[in-house]
Amino acid sequence: MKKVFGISNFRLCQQGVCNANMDGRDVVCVMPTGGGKSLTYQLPALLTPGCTLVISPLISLITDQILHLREAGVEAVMLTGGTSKALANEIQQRLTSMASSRGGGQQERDIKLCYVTPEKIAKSKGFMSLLRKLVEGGKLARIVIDEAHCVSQLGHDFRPDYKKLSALRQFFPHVPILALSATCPPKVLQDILKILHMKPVVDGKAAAREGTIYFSAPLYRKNLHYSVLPKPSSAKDVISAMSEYILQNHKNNSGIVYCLTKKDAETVAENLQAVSNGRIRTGVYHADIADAQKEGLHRQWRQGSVQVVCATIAFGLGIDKGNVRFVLHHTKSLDGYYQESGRAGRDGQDADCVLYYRPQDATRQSSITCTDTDGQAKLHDMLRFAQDMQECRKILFAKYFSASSDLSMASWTTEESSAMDKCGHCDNCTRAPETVEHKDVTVETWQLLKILEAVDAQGGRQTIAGLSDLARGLGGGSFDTGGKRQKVKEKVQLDYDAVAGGKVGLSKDDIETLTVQLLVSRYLGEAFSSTAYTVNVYVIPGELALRLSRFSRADVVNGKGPRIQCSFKRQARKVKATAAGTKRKVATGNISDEEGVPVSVAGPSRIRKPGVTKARTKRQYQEVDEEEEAVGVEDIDEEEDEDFTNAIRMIDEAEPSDAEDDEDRGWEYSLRPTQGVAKKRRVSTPTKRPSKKAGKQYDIDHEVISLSSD
Ligand SMILES: Nc1ncnc2c1ncn2[C@@H]1O[C@H](COP(=O)(O)OP(=O)(O)OP(=O)(O)O)[C@@H](O)[C@H]1O
Repeated sequence: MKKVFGISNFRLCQQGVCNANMDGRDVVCVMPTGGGKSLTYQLPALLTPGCTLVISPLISLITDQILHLREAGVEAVMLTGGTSKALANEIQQRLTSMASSRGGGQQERDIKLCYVTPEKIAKSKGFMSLLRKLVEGGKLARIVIDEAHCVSQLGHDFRPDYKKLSALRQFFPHVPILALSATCPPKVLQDILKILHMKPVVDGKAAAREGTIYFSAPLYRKNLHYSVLPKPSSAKDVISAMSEYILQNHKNNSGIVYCLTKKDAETVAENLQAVSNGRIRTGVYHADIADAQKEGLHRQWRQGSVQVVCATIAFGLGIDKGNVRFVLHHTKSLDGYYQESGRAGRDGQDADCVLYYRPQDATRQSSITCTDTDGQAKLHDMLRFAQDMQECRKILFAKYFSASSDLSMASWTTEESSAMDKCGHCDNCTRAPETVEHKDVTVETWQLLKILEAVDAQGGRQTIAGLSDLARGLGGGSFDTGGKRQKVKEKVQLDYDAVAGGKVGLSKDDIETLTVQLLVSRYLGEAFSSTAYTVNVYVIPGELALRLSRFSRADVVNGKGPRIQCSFKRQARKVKATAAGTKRKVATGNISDEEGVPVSVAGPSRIRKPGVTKARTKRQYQEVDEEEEAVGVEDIDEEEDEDFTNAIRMIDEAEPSDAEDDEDRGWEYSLRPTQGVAKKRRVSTPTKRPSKKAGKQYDIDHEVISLSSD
C-alpha cells in the first residue's frame, strides 16, 4: 500500500474490506464519495494472482483510474467502446495467454486490473467467452462492480445494462463479487444482492463461511462545508457572483461548477473566464464533448492549468482529484447536490460546497418536473433545504436521506459525533443571528390566500413574481382575468381593503420566500399551463389553504387558525462567503470578522426581477459505451455463446418495459427558445375553469401567450 499507492494508513473500513476480499468473500461496501473505495480492490488485486475485473459505469471514470494506476506502475487496462481494435486485440491476447499459463503465481506482464463498462458484459459475447477462459485457468481473481446501486431501479442512477450483470454469477458462480457504492439504502442493498445473485448478508463479526459481508462507513465528511448563497436573478449576475466568490475565496484553488444543461455549462465556462478577465481559467465538460477533449481537459485540470471545470452531471462519478476546494451548484435535486459535492475535498482538507438559490428557482424547476410527481416531491425537498436558515445542513441531509431513501440516521454518526449533533461549520451553524429574521407571517399568509382566491374567482392566475407584485399593489393593483372565462382578457382592479384588509406589507423578496415556504407546506399549490412553447407555473390556493382562509382577518389577527412562521434573510456586512480557501473557524460559534464581530456568511438578499430563462435539463449518463461487438476474439465458443445470449435474453425479458430503451436515462424537458414577447396575442380563449386543486394542468395548448421566466 505504501510502496505502490503511497498510502500509510487505512481509512474507514478499508482494511476490513481488503481482508474480506483476500478471503474470497462476497462483499458489499458502502463508503461516501471520496472515501477510498478504489483501494479496497486495487490493493487485493496486486496481492492475489490473476486479474481483477472491474465494471464501472463511465469511460471518464475508468480513464481516471487507469491514469492513476499507470502512474503507480500497476498493469491496468481498459476495454471499452473507445478502445482501438488493435489495442483491444493486444489486451485480449494478453488475457488469453494469462488464462492458459500454468501455475498460480504472478508473471510480471500479468494484467492485474481490467476495467470494462457494463455494456461489455451485456453485449460482448467474445468478452464473456474470454472471461470463461480466465475462470477455467483460475485467473479471474474477483469481479468488482463499482457504483453497484446502478443495478437497482430503486436507486437514483439505474442503468439497464447493469441489470444484465446478473449473468456474471450465473456463468462464474465461484468468482467473488465486490459491490461498491456511495449511496445504498436498504432497499437498494436488497436489490443489489438479488440482481447480482449474491448470498444473503451475514453478521460481519461472526461471519459464516458462506454469505456476503456488508461494510458501511459514515456518510458524513466533516471537511465539507455546505452553504446556500442567494442567486441573483439574471444569468449575467449569477456569473458575476460566482466569479467574485471564486476570486475572493478560492483564487488559486481548483473547483467545479455544476450546471443543469450542456448549454449552461458552455455559457458559464465562457462567461466566467470573460467576467474575470481571464483570471479564472475554465473548461467545459459534458456528454457531447469529444473524448480526446475530455481527457485533455481532465489532464489540464489535474495539473492546474485549468482552474474550474464547468460541467453537467457527466463530470461526476469517479472524478478523482484530491485538492478540489470548491464545488458550486445551480439549484437541483438534493441527491445531486450531495453526490456531486462529494467531488470536493477528497484529500481530507477543507472544501466548500455552495448551492446558489433563489425562490424563483421553484418556478423554473417546477416547469421541468410538472408531469412527474416524484420529481415534484424531490423539488420540494430541495426548496425546503435551500430555504432553511436554521437547521444544520448535516442534520438536514441526514433527515432527508433517512426519509427519502430509508438510509438509517446512523449512517451519519461518526466516532466523534451522533447524526443529530450539529456540524458547527455549515452556513446555518455559523450564521450571524442578525442576518435572519424569524417572523410570524400568519396575517400576511391569510392576505396572500385571499388575494389568490379573488384572482381565481375572476378566472385569473398569478406566478410567484406576479403574486408578489400584486400583493404589494404594484402595477396599479390590477390583474388580468386571464381570459379563461371571458373571450377577452380584462384588467381587473383588486380591492385590497375588501379582499385582504390592505396590501401585504412585506418586501418582494420576502413575499417570494414566503410563497415558496407556503408551496412546500401545501398552503399553496401549483398549476401548470402548457403551451406549444413552454410550461408556465402558477400559484393557487393549496390543499391546506382553507385552514386559514376560512377565518376572517380579525379572527386571524386574534390568534385563530394555525400560526405560520417564516425565516427571512437580512442584509449583513459583506464578507467572504465561506472559508475553505481562507480562515475558517470550525467551531460552534459564528464566523467573526477581524474585530471579533460576528458576520454573515450570506451575501446580499436583494433579488432582482427575473429575466427570460429556458427550462431544459437532461439527466445523467450520456456517456454510455455504445460499441461493444467490435472487439474481436477469434475463437468464440459457440455453445457458450448460445448460453450467454439466452441468459441475457432472459434478463431482458424480466425487465420492465420502461427500462428497455432508456440508455440516456432520466427525464428530459426541452423548451423552445422564447423571445421577449411584449404583448399577449390571443388566438382563442381557453374554456376550462382552473381547478383549485394543486397541480392541475390547464388546457391552453392553443393559446399563444407571452413568456417570462415565471
Ligand atoms: N487510506 C487512505 N489514506 C489517504 N488517502 C486515501 C486513502 N484511501 C484513499 N485515499 C485517497 O482518497 C481519494 C479518493 O479515493 P477513491 O477514488 O477510492 O474514492 P471513492 O470512494 O472511490 O470515491 P467515489 O465514490 O467518488 O468514486 C484518492 O485520491 C485516494 O488516493
